Amino acid sequence: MSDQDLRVGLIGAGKMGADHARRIHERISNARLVAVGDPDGERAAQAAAGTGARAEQDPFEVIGASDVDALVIASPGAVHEPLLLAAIERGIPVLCEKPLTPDSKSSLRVVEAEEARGKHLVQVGFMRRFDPEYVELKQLLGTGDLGRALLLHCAHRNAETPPGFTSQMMIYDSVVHEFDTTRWLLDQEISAVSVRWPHSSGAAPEGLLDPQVVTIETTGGVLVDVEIFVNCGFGYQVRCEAVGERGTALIGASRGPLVHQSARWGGAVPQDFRDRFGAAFDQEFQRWAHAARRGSTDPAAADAWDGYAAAAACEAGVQAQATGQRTEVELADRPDFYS
Ligand SMILES: NC(=O)c1ccc[n+]([C@@H]2O[C@H](COP(=O)([O-])OP(=O)(O)OC[C@H]3O[C@@H](n4cnc5c(N)ncnc54)[C@H](O)[C@@H]3O)[C@@H](O)[C@H]2O)c1
Ligand SMILES: O[C@H]1[C@H](O)[C@@H](O)[C@H](O)[C@@H](O)[C@H]1O
Repeated sequence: MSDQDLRVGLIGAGKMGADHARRIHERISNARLVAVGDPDGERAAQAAAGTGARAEQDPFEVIGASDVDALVIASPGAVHEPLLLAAIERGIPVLCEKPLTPDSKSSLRVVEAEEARGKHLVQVGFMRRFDPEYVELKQLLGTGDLGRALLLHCAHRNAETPPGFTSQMMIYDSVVHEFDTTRWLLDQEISAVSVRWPHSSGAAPEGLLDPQVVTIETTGGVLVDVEIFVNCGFGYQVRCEAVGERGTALIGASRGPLVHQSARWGGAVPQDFRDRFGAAFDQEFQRWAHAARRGSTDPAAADAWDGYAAAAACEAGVQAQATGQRTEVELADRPDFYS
């Protein structure tokens, strides 16, 4: 710990926030946690315990505190907007967990507030941009060795859903990651979204359309299919196969050692995102801390505009799900500030 450390305030001390509190305390250099804010004071205290940070029940106390240089937001997406606007007004860098906000109008308000402040302060926690396999796939697509990209086949599987998880959330809470990775991998915008589904799995809670198949069209003519299956039972799996004119590349197929034992062979399947993307979260946080110490954001991360574009795609996806129709994505003009 040094006087030069970035002093971080954390908002939201649930599953993700508690994990980020440990991450900052144990693994991120040149950063230290100084305050944790959560209306659930007990959770705030639990996440702060052993880190040297204080616990607050009012998140705005954390944002306004003079000893907080930068902010991590890990509260539910529905409450991100006022927290982001307060941090932008104070002029401190923010790493906001996905989604930026749950709808495009509120995301655009965040974009406009940041542009008006005239400084890049917000980055969105699309951690796949820091996953070594995704980074390699993006580099491979960039070399042109696979030829022009034609298709992406994606599978996004969670072992099970928490109570209250809805069919719409499968789009704006889960497929939001594929909307971001599609834009990032291909450097193209999303033009339209369609959603279909088979009969639901017997393991899905009553009323949940699980699995679903989301088809994404891009402005460059690439077609992306995403299987989103959030009660697959066996674990956490995120795969992506890129098909180009001259070859294919698959990531997320398997991890860890392939074990042969007792007349069987196999390996372990991660059980959740903390396991599968732990290294990506660490990298995302370390790079953010370095940038935030300079009062800035990491150019490798998703910015507020990326958060807005993903929110607009989610909106089209939720509408496509409700109407059964292919739905075009409506995007505002991208300000020069984000080019
Ligand atoms: N990048 C990823 O893979 C990933 C994974 C999981 C969750 N997330 C995101 O992280 C965020 C939190 O998700 P979670 O699973 O930890 O949720 P959670 O429900 O476990 O925790 C949310 C916490 O926020 C607190 N909270 C509620 N209202 C608040 C407010 N106004 N201000 C401050 N705190 C408030 C709650 O009391 C709770 O402790 C969400 O945006 C979610 O989408 C991202
Ligand atoms: O909030 C979580 C998180 O974003 C995970 O990375 C994703 O796999 C889940 O589907 C989603 O519910």
